[in-house]
Amino acid sequence: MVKIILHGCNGRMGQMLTGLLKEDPQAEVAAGVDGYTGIANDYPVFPSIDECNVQADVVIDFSNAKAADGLLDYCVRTKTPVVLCTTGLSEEQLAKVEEAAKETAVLKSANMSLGINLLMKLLKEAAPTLAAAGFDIEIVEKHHNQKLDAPSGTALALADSINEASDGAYHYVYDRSQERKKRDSREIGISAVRGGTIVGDHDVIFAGTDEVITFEHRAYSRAVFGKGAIQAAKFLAGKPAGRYDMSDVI
Ligand SMILES: NC(=O)C1=CN([C@@H]2O[C@H](COP(=O)(O)OP(=O)(O)OC[C@H]3O[C@@H](n4cnc5c(N)ncnc54)[C@H](OP(=O)(O)O)[C@@H]3O)[C@@H](O)[C@H]2O)C=CC1
Ligand SMILES: O=C(O)C1=N[C@H](C(=O)O)C[C@H](O)C1
Repeated sequence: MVKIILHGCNGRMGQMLTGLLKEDPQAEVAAGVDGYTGIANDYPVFPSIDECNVQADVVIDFSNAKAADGLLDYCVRTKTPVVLCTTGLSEEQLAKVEEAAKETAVLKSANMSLGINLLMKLLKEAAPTLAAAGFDIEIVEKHHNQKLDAPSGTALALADSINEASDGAYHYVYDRSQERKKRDSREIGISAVRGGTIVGDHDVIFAGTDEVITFEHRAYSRAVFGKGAIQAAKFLAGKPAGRYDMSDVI
């Protein structure tokens, strides 16, 4: 039985995982951590990771970027593997993730769904051919009105996949409101829409002369992220220190 600490257990994703893990015969929640205590869970909940005195095989984190430093310190100190799903980390925090991975197993992924992780592979194959044929690349993401970070971590990861396959040729443009010039061919435009309860939509648009190819991904339920995170946690439990991602799992 894989024992899991849910970091951010009372949020939207934390509660999705709580439900999924109740039905899972191979994994269980050993403890939760969340500042919000208004939910009665059937596991102990601590207000911060430093106050958590329960040992586990792995932490799954869907919380807040502000919580990342404390969580990484805890995982390094206790040598607990961690599945990091929170988005919006700063450059300094991303560097800290790399440092932490020297001491414990860290799997970081902006999107735990099978569809987005497969799309990243497809983009690596398609983008160089389409770019050579002069197609412009734009990414549009849409999320619910409670989301804190923009653009989404997934939109950035999709852009990074294209860029990696193109020897880093692209730069990212998030706002054209001040521009008085045409787009250049080496930019990836990234636009964010926020509204209602949209779970997570991502469109990668390749716009060429007289033809457009759009890769679309629609998440209709947070279950797709939750299932991926549990699969990742089972994979990561007991793994040596190092940096892992969803391509190691799927
Ligand atoms: N990788 C992926 O596949 C996915 C990633 N995400 C990312 O996961 C994160 C959480 O998303 P979501 O569940 O929708 O957000 P929510 O705001 O619904 O939940 C986050 C929870 O974390 C709690 N929290 C805040 N600070 C801490 C802390 N220091 N320690 C422990 N818990 C804390 C919040 O409590 P309080 O309300 O009191 O602040 C809240 O209950 C976001 O960054 C989101 O982008 C989301 C979906 C999929
Ligand atoms: O905040 C969310 O909800 C989501 N965040 C992730 C992101 O920023 O990419 C993944 C998913 O799209 C949902």
